[in-house]
Amino acid sequence: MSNVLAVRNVSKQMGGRHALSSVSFSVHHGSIHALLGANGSGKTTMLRVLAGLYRPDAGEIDWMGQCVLPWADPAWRTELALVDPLISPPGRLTLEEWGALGARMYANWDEHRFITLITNLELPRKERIRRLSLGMLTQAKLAFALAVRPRLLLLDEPTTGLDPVVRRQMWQWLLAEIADAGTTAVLATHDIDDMEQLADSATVFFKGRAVWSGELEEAKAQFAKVVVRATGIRALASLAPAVAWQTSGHGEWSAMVERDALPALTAQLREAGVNQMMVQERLPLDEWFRWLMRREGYVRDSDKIS
Ligand SMILES: Nc1ncnc2c1ncn2[C@@H]1O[C@H](COP(=O)(O)OP(=O)(O)OP(=O)(O)O)[C@@H](O)[C@H]1O
Repeated sequence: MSNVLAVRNVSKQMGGRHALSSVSFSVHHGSIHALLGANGSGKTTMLRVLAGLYRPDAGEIDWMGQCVLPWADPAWRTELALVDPLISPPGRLTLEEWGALGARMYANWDEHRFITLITNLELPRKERIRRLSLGMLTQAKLAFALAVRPRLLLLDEPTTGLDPVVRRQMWQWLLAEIADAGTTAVLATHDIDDMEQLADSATVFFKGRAVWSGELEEAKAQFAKVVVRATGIRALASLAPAVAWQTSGHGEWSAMVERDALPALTAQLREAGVNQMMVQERLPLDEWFRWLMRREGYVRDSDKIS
């Protein structure tokens, strides 16, 4: 698969802080790329830079091998759609009027599609946008984004506030769009389950840095987990090449280790007299993400990590 989008060393200060610090990642054509990370780690800023709303302080963005300057290129902006929870159309407009605006702004605007989607969602076409519920507004924004027929779809927590039925329907529409039109999507999300089902690849942000980027299949194999029943594990923890130890509180300890360091860890455990251990070589993505954050030093007291 070829890369269609390449972000190279993009930095952006927001309010005197490094919201993005030399971020690089690339996205395959027609794939869904997830942006993951703790609150305030830079995901929204990255999407807004890609959408041309923010001008980065440094770095480059390539689209199909050509360097683009999204903040300075109105033509680029008509090729993409951004769904951002904090950016909404004027509340005085009706959905129909907003659609008419879309037709003027976007070269590939698909009016039939917009009307079909909002009809299927049972959204009131003649109601002013300010009278829609939060979930209805989110649905309308997604319908609008799909009617743009974008080449690049940028989604910031796009299903927040949607009921489970509509949420599933939205994902089906988005997947169909991506499959039919070859659209590429970049999706910021905290929902690892959604991401596991939808995304092909991901970039993980921490304090404005991209601390991991790659295919999700690689992510699952990045760490291994070793579970042991043992005492004196605190002494072991300082010797073994584990990223961290964690206890369930019932005498069972688990260590997360980078896949390459697994043989060294199991050897050390055997030397220390621990002969019974369970090794899990592929981790579910939620565990992978938690361990990755732990490696970066993002821990909360409730994690109960030694
Ligand atoms: N308009 C702004 N003015 C000042 N600082 C900002 C502004 N927008 C974002 N920031 C800062 O930039 C950093 C990155 O914020 P951003 O919204 O990109 O994070 P995020 O990963 O999307 O977070 P969340 O998961 O909570 O939505 C944070 O430290 C935030 O406080």
